[in-house]
Amino acid sequence: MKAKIRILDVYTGRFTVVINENDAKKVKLHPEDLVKIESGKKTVYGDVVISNMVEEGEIGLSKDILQVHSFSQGEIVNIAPAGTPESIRYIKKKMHGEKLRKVEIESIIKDIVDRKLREIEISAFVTALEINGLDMDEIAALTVAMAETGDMLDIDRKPIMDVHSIGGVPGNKTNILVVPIVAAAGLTIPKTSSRAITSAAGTADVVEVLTNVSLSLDEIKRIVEKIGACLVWGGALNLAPADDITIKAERALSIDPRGLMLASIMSKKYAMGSQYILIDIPTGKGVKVETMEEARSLARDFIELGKRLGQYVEVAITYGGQPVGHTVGPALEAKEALQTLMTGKGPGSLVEKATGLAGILLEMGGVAPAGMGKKMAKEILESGKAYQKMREIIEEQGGNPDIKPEEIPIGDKTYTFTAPTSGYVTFIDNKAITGIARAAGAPEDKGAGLELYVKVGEKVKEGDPLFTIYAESEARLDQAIIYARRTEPIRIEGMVLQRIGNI
Ligand SMILES: O=P(O)(O)OC[C@H]1O[C@H](OP(=O)(O)O)[C@H](O)[C@@H]1O
Ligand SMILES: Nc1ccnc(=O)[nH]1
Repeated sequence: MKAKIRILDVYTGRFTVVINENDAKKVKLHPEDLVKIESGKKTVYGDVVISNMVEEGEIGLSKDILQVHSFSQGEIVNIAPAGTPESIRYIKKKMHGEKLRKVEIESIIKDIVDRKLREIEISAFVTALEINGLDMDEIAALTVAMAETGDMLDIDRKPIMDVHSIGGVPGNKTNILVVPIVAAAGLTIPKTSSRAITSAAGTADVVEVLTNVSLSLDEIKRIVEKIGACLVWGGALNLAPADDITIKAERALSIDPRGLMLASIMSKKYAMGSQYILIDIPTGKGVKVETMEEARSLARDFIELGKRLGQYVEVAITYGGQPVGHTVGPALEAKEALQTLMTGKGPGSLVEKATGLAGILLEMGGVAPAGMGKKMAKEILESGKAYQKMREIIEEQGGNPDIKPEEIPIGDKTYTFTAPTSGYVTFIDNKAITGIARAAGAPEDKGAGLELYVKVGEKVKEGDPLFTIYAESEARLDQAIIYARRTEPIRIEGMVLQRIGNI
């Protein structure tokens, strides 16, 4: 059926196509069906919404489509039911625990990128991967398919370094320090980050408080060739486009299937042309990887996957048993990262992890002798060179390089929890900390989150402040307080753990 395009002033997070009720009956289309829009040689797929807000002979397009495809107001196109994508059969194969062939994985990824799969099918695919996993052949095929369905960046300034955390630990603002330290040493590090998947703030969410993270590949190339670094959101680019789509499903379920995580990370590194990659695997109770054995196995898979892609990978297994630094939530973490860069000093966990990872990269990049990288990284941080490089990154990406930590707005609705008894902090529950910050509104509300005043091993007296929750609304603050009361985010114990009497 021919139809005239009407661009709707609405974003739905999907490629939404609004069809008039009578037209829908004519072409046998129903709500949530997949519809095919043909314009010349271009074919675009969308999800059907039926409404008489559009006239017969008209179709309404959400602006999401215009972010990827160019359609003009009043353009005449052909619409028809798209039918069931072939890849659904392959998703069901994985649901039944079968191995997928390379061409089947390519079909799934292409249909995801072409928006032929709806959220329900994508969630089914992600869930199937969580339950039945992928072997190395499947992971390699998935990684290449994810990268090659998007754009690739060609940076002349070599060698190209990269760093990426598998995430999972609250407050992991580490790479916001690592990138400027490594770039200040003269190396090239075009860092892409995702938004939060299981945490309360992804690195892209945090950096967005300081500067623009949604840039084009051409802008990124210009910036990286000029200053040697960037800190951008992978989802804003047509860089492994299936990644941000599947991450939305992961975020909703707060899962990160092992095979998909490997492919998600390495597809972006492959697309950026990164040659020397350091992977951070936070390990400990309450994060994605809880044992050293699991961490070593995952490390081997990252290194093997890198070999198959022609990339040199090293892995740092890092302490993930409690939050990194003292803050959780986009604005609070940005404040802490900027403060640490400006002064060269900050929370021990943050400085130690950042200089440790940066030190490895300096050695991988050949600018620090073996074993001297961390010392060199500390010098770069303490000298202010890392802060100067961060100013360049902020300015080149469109932010204000003079931004001060105290100028960063944080939630003005606060509540502080205090120690119910004297003793020692024996455990901080990562999942509870993340849950509280998310209940407070993070990462969508940039100013939401929490600030920790204690870490494991510290002595507290009854009534001492333990943490403060920040929110941008009373309603969100109340939710976070309730969540905090239902969980035990910070455990305090004396030396007498339990008295056993004549029971
Ligand atoms: O913690 P969760 O949300 O599961 O994982 C997502 C985070 O981990 C990675 O961190 P980085 O960009 O390497 O610093 C991603 O980019 C993202 O910021
Ligand atoms: N699954 C992922 C975890 C961390 N970072 C990513 O980019 N993707």
